[in-house]
Amino acid sequence: MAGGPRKGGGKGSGGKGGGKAGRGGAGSGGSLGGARQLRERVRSARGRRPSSTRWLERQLNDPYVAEAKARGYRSRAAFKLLQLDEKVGLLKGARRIVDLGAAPGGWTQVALQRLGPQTRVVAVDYLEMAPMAGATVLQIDFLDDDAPEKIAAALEGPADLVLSDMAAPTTGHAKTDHIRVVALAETALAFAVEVLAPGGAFVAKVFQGGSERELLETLKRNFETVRHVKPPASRAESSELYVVAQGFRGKD
Ligand SMILES: C[S@@+](CC[C@H](N)C(=O)[O-])C[C@H]1O[C@@H](n2cnc3c(N)ncnc32)[C@H](O)[C@@H]1O
Repeated sequence: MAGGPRKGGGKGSGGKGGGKAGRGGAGSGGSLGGARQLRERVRSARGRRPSSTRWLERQLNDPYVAEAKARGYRSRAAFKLLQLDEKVGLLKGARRIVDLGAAPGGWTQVALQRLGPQTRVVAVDYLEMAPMAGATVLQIDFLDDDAPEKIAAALEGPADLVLSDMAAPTTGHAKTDHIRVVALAETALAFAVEVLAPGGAFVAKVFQGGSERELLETLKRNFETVRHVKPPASRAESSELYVVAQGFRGKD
């Protein structure tokens, strides 16, 4: 299966803490290889909050976490970009890419792996991100007034692709979280419209079931195609999905 680990194949190691997963196939997403099949139970420990126990259990049982580790990806999020690319063809031919909300770097890794060193990736995050050969890492808050200028300077030309996987820490209040993620996507779009080359593409994380009317209207005005995609690596229980806009019509 392309686009990420396949549930249901191979034997789990059964070891604690994510034993070594086998390598997947040579395809872009690959197969599960040795990711675990036996469900790990995590006992609650003194001092560990129930939410942390649930997180740990989910990590241990997540085939994408195991496969990301096996392939040397910095995050399971890498599979989301691989799957988005497989579904709609985002990366091919892109020479300049902006990766907003890039840390720890899974998407940047995928882009550089796919496209090679002739592609310039500007990776932006307010969190520290370990350096990566071929990427320009900017540790800045994208919402700072001078962020667009700094990113454009690092790009040294029009972008072919602006990616935003930015998400503020969730509050647990769905409506507030939705508003915040849409605000980030809107700011990313305003930036994309300034830096994209005609024909370029834009991807941003949003949450299902909220008011993104304005965002969608702006996207439809500026791009030939706009669609929502939920890659299989995006957790089913999460309302996360991605808005993908292709065929930038160019600045007015
Ligand atoms: C889901 S993670 C991104 C994972 C990444 N795509 C990967 O493949 O490893 C979301 C990131 O958005 C970043 N972020 C959120 N708001 C931001 C902002 N205003 N400026 C810069 N980064 C931001 C967070 O720090 C976080 O690292």
